[in-house]
Amino acid sequence: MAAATLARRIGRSGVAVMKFKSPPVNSLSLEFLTEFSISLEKLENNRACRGVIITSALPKIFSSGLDITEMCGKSIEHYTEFWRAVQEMWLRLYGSNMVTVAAVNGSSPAGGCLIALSCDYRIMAENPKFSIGLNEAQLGIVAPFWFKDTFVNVVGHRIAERSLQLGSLHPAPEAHKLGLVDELVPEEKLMEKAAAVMAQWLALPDHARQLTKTMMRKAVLDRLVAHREEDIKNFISFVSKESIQKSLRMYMEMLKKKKS
Ligand SMILES: CCCCCC/C=C\CC(=O)SCCNC(=O)CCNC(=O)[C@H](O)C(C)(C)COP(=O)(O)OP(=O)(O)OC[C@H]1O[C@@H](n2cnc3c(N)ncnc32)[C@H](O)[C@@H]1OP(=O)(O)O
Repeated sequence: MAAATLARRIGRSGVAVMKFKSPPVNSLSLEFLTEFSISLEKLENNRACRGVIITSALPKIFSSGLDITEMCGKSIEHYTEFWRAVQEMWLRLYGSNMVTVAAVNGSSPAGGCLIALSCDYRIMAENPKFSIGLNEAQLGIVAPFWFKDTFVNVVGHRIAERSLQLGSLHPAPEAHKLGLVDELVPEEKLMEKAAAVMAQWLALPDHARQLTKTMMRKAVLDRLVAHREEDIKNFISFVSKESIQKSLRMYMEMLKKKKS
């Protein structure tokens, strides 16, 4: 497996850098999600690690979101395993005790945006060609309640409602204006800035910061934990509909046509 890779070992600073490297576009396949969750779990259990910076090793793309091929023409068992892996990844990342900083160095639609939103702080390269957002509605699908909750917790209800209904992908400057990302910096300064932000957050005592983070996020995390099986059933029932399968196939065809 070579999907989510821990590119740099944890130094004396206690900070790990995780670089997504699953060409061509870091789509979140079952394999990718599983590896990402395992990497997070290992870091979480490593007392030497207090923070993680998440970025991409690929040019122009942070993550293209859930791997659409995992949701097309597969068995119920596969959909169950896939959706559980999506949930697991989010529960680990959003519920992490570590300081998590997303260094968004490329476009980040849908599931890719969820990863960034689940971090404590988002810094994006100031390239207007890079966009970020929960664009599910554009694919004819609906972001689950916990994607929505995560989004609302970052940008507030009104901005989230409009952006979700329209399935908007916001160019970096607009994403910054909306509060979807916290800062824009020139791409070559991204990692330097992420390290500086990390140092600022790590200057606080871990226990106070962690308890505060838990206080802010617990209700949203508990909601998925309490409804996890129901959420899987909803996903299966939704993704199994012929109309949804048709929408996903058409979207994949559109992506391929765009190239030619
Ligand atoms: C059904 C119930 C729903 C439950 C809720 C689901 C919640 C979240 C859903 C998602 O996350 S769905 C994924 C949404 N993602 C997108 O809409 C992004 C789609 N991709 C793009 O816009 C572009 O690919 C890009 C990321 C901007 C990159 O553009 P670029 O021009 O650099 O590359 P492409 O030529 O478009 O793509 C290369 C290659 O990758 C394939 N691909 C792209 N994205 C995905 C993906 N998300 N899943 C699977 N495959 C993807 C694309 O088709 C190309 O394939 P080939 O033509 O080379 O075979």
